[in-house]
Amino acid sequence: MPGADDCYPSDTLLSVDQARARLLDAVRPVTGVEAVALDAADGRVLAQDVVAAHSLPPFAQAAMDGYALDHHAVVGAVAPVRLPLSGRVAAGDAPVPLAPGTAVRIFTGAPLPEGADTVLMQEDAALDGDVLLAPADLAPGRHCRAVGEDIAAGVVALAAGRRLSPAAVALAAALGERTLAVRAPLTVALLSTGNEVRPAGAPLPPGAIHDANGPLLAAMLRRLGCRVVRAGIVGDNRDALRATLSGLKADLILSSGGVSAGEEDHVKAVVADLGGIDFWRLALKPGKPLAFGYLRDGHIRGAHGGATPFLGLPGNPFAAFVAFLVLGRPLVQHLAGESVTDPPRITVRCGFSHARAPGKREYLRVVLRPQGRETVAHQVGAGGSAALSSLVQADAVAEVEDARDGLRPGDPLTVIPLHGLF
Ligand SMILES: Nc1nc2c(c(=O)[nH]1)N[C@H]1C(S)=C(S)[C@@H](COP(=O)(O)OP(=O)(O)OC[C@H]3O[C@@H](n4cnc5c(N)ncnc54)[C@H](O)[C@@H]3O)O[C@H]1N2
Ligand code: MOO
Repeated sequence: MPGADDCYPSDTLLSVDQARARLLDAVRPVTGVEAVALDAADGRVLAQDVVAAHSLPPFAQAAMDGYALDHHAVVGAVAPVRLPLSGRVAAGDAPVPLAPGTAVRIFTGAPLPEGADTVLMQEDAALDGDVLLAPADLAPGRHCRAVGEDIAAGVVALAAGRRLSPAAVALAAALGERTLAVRAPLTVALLSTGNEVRPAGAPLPPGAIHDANGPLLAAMLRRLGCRVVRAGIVGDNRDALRATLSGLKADLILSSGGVSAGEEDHVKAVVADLGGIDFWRLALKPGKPLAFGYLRDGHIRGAHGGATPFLGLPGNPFAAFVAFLVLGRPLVQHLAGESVTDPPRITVRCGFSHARAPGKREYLRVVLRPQGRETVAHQVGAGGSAALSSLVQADAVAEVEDARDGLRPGDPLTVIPLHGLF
């Protein structure tokens, strides 16, 4: 990262896609690897591939309670075939091979005896004493699970870089893993800037506001598995900013506020001084005044040639949210050793008008409502990027592509659902 351009011509706005590519190119995973028990693995990032030590299922088994038989015994028959019952196999048993011309009672999960390949579900079975009357039209393999039909031995069942879900933990367990190699959490130092910003609960003198961005960003970082170090609130003062920034030890430093062009916006200048600015300002609305750079010295945790990445988000809470969504999230994922994933997007109908000029990627807060067979997005609340209540209300953010002009009701609209994301 050191050595990158310290600045970008002020009249050139990077697109979100360019900025994202540049930022991912500038950093590499920094976190170490540790082993955790399966019960502690949910939500962690897998550091090594999990290769299936055996197949799943490991043996051919019945998928229903019923009777196991060899379908060859009924192939071509025109009437039910009489198959005497020669045994009983429950889950956990080790069966003997099937005697030719017979069937066995079997239960779900029990191994199929050698020679049996089909299960007749008990609801469909007719018995004459100890003799099964097997229908002539039995499909071979019916109600059986084949060896390896879920996972074949030797394949990569879970790839390094994926964030483990309850289902992924279950798959690792089924494959016999006891512990998993996962990435250590990313440590992110977080600060809010602004003379007007006060911590939660503090009295508000005239002109002051409570810090909303600190809790917002801390919560989003924690959802990405980060360890958050709160570096507090720093006033619009270069010396104070310099003192705070140069005392931080983290894998990433994230700030909000103070990155636009005013005389009270010092973040960019101090970061340029302590390291460098790679890019500043994006073709993004809201979120244009965003700075990405690095800090040198004193922050070395094996990161980028002695530099710690720095992301300065805008002060308006919705702008900070959007900037974190489009750049902070992939940056955190990449640094933490996680494969960078795009949040799921869906296409819905636009239910509102929105005037705009092409050139910037824009995000709007929307609620999603069913209408007939379609889902329609309606814009919520005040559109201003300082407003928080409309972000709370929103089910999704609409993503308006850079080149698009205004939106009209009925237009197709791409949205990113927020549920489960942030
Ligand atoms: N002349 C210009 N003025 C502004 C520009 C511009 O390009 N030229 N950009 C505007 C845009 S867009 C945004 S966004 C803001 C962002 O500026 P900063 O990142 O420097 O943020 P601040 O000025 O410090 O604060 C903006 C706004 O957000 C409030 N804020 C700040 N921190 C917090 C916090 N932790 N919790 C809640 N709210 C916070 C702050 O009080 C301001 O109201 O600049 C525009 N101006
Ligand atoms: O883009 Mo600012 O980021 O409008 O709020």
